[in-house]
Amino acid sequence: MSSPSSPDDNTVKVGLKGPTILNNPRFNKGSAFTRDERDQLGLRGRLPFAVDTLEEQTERAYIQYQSRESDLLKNSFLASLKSQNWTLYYSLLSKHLIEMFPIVYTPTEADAIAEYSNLFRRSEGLYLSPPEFDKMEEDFLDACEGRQLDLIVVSDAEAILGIGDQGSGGIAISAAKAVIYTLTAGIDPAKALAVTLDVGTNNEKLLDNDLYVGYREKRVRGQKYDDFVDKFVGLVKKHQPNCLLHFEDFGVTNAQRLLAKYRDQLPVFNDDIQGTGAVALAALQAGIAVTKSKLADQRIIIYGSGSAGLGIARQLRDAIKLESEDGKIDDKEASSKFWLMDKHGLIKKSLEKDKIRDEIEDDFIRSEDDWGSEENDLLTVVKKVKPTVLIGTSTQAGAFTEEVVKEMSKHVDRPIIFPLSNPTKKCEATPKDLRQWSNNKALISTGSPFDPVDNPDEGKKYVVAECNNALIYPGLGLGAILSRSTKMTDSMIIAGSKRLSELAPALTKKDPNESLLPDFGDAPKVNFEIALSVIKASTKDKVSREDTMPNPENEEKLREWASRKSWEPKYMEYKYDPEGLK
Ligand SMILES: NC(=O)c1ccc[n+]([C@@H]2O[C@H](COP(=O)([O-])OP(=O)(O)OC[C@H]3O[C@@H](n4cnc5c(N)ncnc54)[C@H](O)[C@@H]3O)[C@@H](O)[C@H]2O)c1
Ligand SMILES: O=C(O)C[C@H](O)C(=O)O
Ligand SMILES: [Mn+2]
Repeated sequence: MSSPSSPDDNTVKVGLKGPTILNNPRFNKGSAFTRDERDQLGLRGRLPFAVDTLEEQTERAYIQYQSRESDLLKNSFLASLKSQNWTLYYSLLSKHLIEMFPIVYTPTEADAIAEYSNLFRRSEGLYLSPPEFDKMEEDFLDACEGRQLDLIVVSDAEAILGIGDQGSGGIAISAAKAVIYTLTAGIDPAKALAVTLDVGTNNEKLLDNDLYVGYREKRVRGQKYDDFVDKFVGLVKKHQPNCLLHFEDFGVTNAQRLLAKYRDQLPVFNDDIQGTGAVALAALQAGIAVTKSKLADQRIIIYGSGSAGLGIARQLRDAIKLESEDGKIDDKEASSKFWLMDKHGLIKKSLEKDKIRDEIEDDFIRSEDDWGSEENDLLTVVKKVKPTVLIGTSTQAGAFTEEVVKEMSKHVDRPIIFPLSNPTKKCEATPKDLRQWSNNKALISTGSPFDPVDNPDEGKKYVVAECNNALIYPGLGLGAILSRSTKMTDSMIIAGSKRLSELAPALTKKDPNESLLPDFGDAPKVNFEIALSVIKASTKDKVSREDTMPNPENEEKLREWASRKSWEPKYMEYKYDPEGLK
């Protein structure tokens, strides 16, 4: 819970009483307030007589959760629990991690976001809109409640997962990403803030919905948009200089631009670009270890070259360069291993200029000599390229067809296929189909969770890795937060990705039917390991500012220090003090 008065003391002074403490999810214990606390805090008649333990409350909440029939109703139940009692909420989620991850996060959260205005009951986090530009500082400070924060997650909701522009519903992706930080990286929820930059929406369905709760205008663009974002980032720099600023689900052009603009100014991280690049690299490293090949020997098609696709391409390209120890592989050669595709097909020089986004580096654009005006649909490209790796970040369900997969399988023994688009309904192909069409040879990872697939050849199921950035961003963030890094450097991200791939069951168990990434049930342990590697890289890069941190060379001390910092859902004993925490 909140920081105790002394390290060996379980007590904390609180300055709230009666209904205000019951209505404060950070401090509320509900039926678990002790007799003494009820006396001190004016709660006696406000609570039923029995005093529950957290375990009993967790059990009751689980029974209530199970009685909700659909995933969306379960999601609403948990959102409501979160607004009442954080300790109980996180206790329940930690106890049923695997079961509840897909409910509070991908894929169910996507449905909750699409229905945000219709389901709206209670606000959370910070909503910023252009008409209140002049009051942004006041609103920002109010949301920080006088605390030094560790984490801010911000979205402008232009490209939410694969479901596009969701206007003010964007607050819910920021909040969901923050929940995962707490759940899997022990970030204190009182030190995290979810923000939406509600700059309008171009989603006609939302604009036409009488119940829409957001700023009902078309998206603000150009200088006005830049000024708005700049003012917000300026406030983070000014008032929360130690905080990690996590960008989520911005539209592709803004995502790239804003990352480049701010990444040297403060600890900024773009999850869709950097987190996705890092998790995909980890899964691919495990995949090529199974196929006993090298990264530099791959021919890689990236299908969908937006934030995620480009982020992955860049991360893999940099890893190929690093892999060539003698530095023989330069940018150009490393880029030649990639065929990037987008909604106009293969990205090649002969496409009209407006069909190639500015941020795509020249080296990634295929030349006239190779491609001319040839057809450039996926099947044609697969026929010609004979890829070893096919990655989907296109939001196009079903794009990896039977024909495409069969064609790919003709030329490579173990095709590596990662349909990463979320939520589940946007996935480029299901693992079951991919295995069937490839004669059970494909090595697969997906963006949303899928059950293991029957594997007739081996008498053992094939375990599908969930290649979702949630397996790495909490660890990358935790590493940056604990080391109080001035920025998130490329080496910190690569170190985290490398650590993640070492933990892949396909490698640790030396079994190709095992997953290319650790299970989400192990996400807390895995993200902790990632964080340690990130901290080490941050000291090497000399960006770490935390003086209380032990020398990272002393692994045991570092582990002990880092684990002591972790927030856990447990109740503290309260003493009333008007000057206490509020
Ligand atoms: N697994 C993960 O961790 C993870 C992380 C980030 C994004 N994603 C998923 O990846 C998808 C893309 O996300 P994003 O943030 O990059 O969005 P984005 O809008 O930046 O990119 C999507 C890209 O797909 C392209 N596209 C659209 N139709 C296409 C078609 N028919 N053929 C080829 N390309 C096409 C678009 O032109 C665009 O460049 C989403 O579904 C998202 O959920 C997954
Ligand atoms: O949100 C997710 O599940 C992963 C990713 O950030 C996405 O945008 O799809
Ligand atoms: Mn995202």
